Amino acid sequence: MAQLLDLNSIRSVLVRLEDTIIFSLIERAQFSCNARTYQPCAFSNELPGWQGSWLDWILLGTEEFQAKARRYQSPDEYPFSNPSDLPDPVLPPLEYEPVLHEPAVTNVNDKIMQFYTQEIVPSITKPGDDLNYGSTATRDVETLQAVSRRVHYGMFVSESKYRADVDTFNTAIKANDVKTLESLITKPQVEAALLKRLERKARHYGQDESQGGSMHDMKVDPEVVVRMYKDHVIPLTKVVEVEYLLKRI
Ligand SMILES: C=C(O[C@@H]1C=C(C(=O)O)C=C[C@H]1O)C(=O)O
Repeated sequence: MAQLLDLNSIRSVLVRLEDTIIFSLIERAQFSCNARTYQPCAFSNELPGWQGSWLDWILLGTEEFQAKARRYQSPDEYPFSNPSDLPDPVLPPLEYEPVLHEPAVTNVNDKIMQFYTQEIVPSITKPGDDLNYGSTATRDVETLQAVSRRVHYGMFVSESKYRADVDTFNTAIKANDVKTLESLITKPQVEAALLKRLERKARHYGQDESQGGSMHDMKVDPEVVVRMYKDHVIPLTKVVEVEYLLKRI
């Protein structure tokens, strides 16, 4: 249990997810913006009666299948689709001691979907429509699920910090003192080091050393990746940490 909630071990998962997220953004950037993918009812001919977007439909199908494989019984996985629309697993539940305080668990995937489709996709893709709706949505699902894991891992960070200083956190929680909770969970040095590392990784990935330069279509703008974390991923992770703490006792 100690290993499970060791803050350094938890942070190493966040570092590893940086690579997953950068590479999934590079894959998505291979296709045009394909804005139709995100527009409700834009595929009403192909999907009669479906009120959501093409992406919503692909997400539901993907998550239905993954739910059968027990994905959403894992405390680090949260669906974008309505959980009541997902089937029960075909596998028996895994017996393990719960790590998170279940009543404090929160799902912010609606906010992730919003910033990803409205800001990130337009900033990493060529404008226009290349008709590659299947590939586009498949890459979107991969990216959204990686970002979701990253943001919701904030609950493990929060639980680890809580257990390390129960009295201090309980005082702030009982007073509903959000400002103090935000200050207690915020580690500016960790954030600064992360953004520097992220810029370095995004600048390096997609490089082809043998050709002496970068393969431009293999890259995403490092500034976009840094800004995504600075403006969305980190702030939303901290929202998850604080929301979790407010319901921890
Ligand atoms: C995730 C943590 O909590 C906060 C959020 C961070 C992030 O989202 O990258 C980094 C540091 C903290 O401000 C942590 O302490 O590692």
